[in-house]
Amino acid sequence: MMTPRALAYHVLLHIEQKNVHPDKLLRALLKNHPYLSPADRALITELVYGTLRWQGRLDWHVQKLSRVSFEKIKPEVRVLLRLGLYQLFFLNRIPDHAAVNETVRIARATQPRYIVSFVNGILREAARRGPDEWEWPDPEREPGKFIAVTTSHPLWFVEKLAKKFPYDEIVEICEANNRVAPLVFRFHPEKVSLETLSDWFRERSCSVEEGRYLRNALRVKGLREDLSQMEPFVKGWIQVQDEASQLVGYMVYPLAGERVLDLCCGHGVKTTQLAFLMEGKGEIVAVDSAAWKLESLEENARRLGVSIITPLVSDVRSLSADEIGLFDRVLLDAPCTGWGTVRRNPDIKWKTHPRDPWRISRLQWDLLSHASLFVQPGGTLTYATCSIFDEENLEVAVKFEKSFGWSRKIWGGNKGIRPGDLLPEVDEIVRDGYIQTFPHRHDVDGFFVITWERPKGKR
Ligand SMILES: C[S@@+](CC[C@H](N)C(=O)[O-])C[C@H]1O[C@@H](n2cnc3c(N)ncnc32)[C@H](O)[C@@H]1O
Repeated sequence: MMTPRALAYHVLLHIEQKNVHPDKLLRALLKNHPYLSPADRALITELVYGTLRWQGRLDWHVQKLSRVSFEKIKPEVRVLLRLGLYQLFFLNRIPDHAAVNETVRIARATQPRYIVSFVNGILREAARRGPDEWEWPDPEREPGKFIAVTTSHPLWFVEKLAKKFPYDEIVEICEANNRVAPLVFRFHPEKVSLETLSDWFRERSCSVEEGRYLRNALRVKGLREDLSQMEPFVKGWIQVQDEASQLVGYMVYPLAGERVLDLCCGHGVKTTQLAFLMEGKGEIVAVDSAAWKLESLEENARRLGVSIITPLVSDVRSLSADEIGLFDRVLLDAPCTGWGTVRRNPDIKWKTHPRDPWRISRLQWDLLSHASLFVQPGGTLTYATCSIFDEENLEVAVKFEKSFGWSRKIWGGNKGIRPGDLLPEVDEIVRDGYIQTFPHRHDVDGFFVITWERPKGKR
């Protein structure tokens, strides 16, 4: 039977070698090892996410300790060193000798002897050194590198931010990216009250906070059990959805009885939210190119008791209005770099190429201009990303406005009135007719959302 540390090692190695999503991998692993205790499950999750979060800084330590150049250290060994160093530097409850010995034990089981002694040597030296014995980049001479290394971010990201934000705010952005985000739920007040739900989580030793911007959001910390087996989830009272993501639904703000097109619907987190806003009346066509995601959308819809969704597997660009008709509301929740969700997906830091925001903006533009074909005259089109980069957000939006001339509408254009489910604080994140959130300013994921109305009688 593998130890939690050995299991974490295998997950991290898989992520290092292949482009796989940590959450998906962890879920599969925990499902395949039902004997693991809740404490072991929590430790594996912490080791995987913590090591990914601090990877850049841990690699800096390796570079300072290794006589072999970092590029020449093979992936298996890099992962072992990161795992050991993460426990040494970030997990106070694990004694140094345990962090070193347990990592060396994995090395012994998987690597030749000379590697075992290399790993052993580096970890022992790291454990021996005091905090003042490390040499960091000089903050005066190389401020970007200093932030990148100490906050564990790629240098290109810090340099990109420097074109737009002052030094102190760059530090805040990077520090916020390293904080563990709360688990946020959308709950359905017709099924469960805020009080009942809060008590339910408190009874399981979780800390609970109300939404910052939404009445129907609950922020939970400290949940150690598998959510998918729990009563509020199984009974369809809740859906995991960050508050910023929920705001997308309110920017679409469909009414009961309308025809809605959800493009790039994925697992249907927003699709089912739209169905609730429509009080279960009307029609939603939900499109994604990944068939397996639509299967999970259907499962989700069943769990939540939603029956107005028609899933459609297709590339958005090959759909035609002759085939699916026109809609009152069209949402394009575009594929993006995901840099607004780094708190939850720290692997994004290391798998994004500096040119990716620009590359993906070309796809976003193609999808957005195609999405416009499905909007009824007088209907609305909403464009959303979970990125914080202008290339993917305002630049795509402004290009659309220059080409199409449609005007911006807040909250789906329903007379511009703030929907009742939104708290007044939400006004602070509405700017120039669109919404942009940042983890360091709003403590929600970073999202960009904009809605336009198609003029009546004109394309
Ligand atoms: C940001 S995610 C969507 C998240 C989803 N709306 C939700 O709320 O859970 C983007 C989605 O776009 C899909 N996608 C990417 N390119 C596509 C294309 N050309 N046509 C259709 N779907 C696409 C991906 O499979 C992915 O599910």
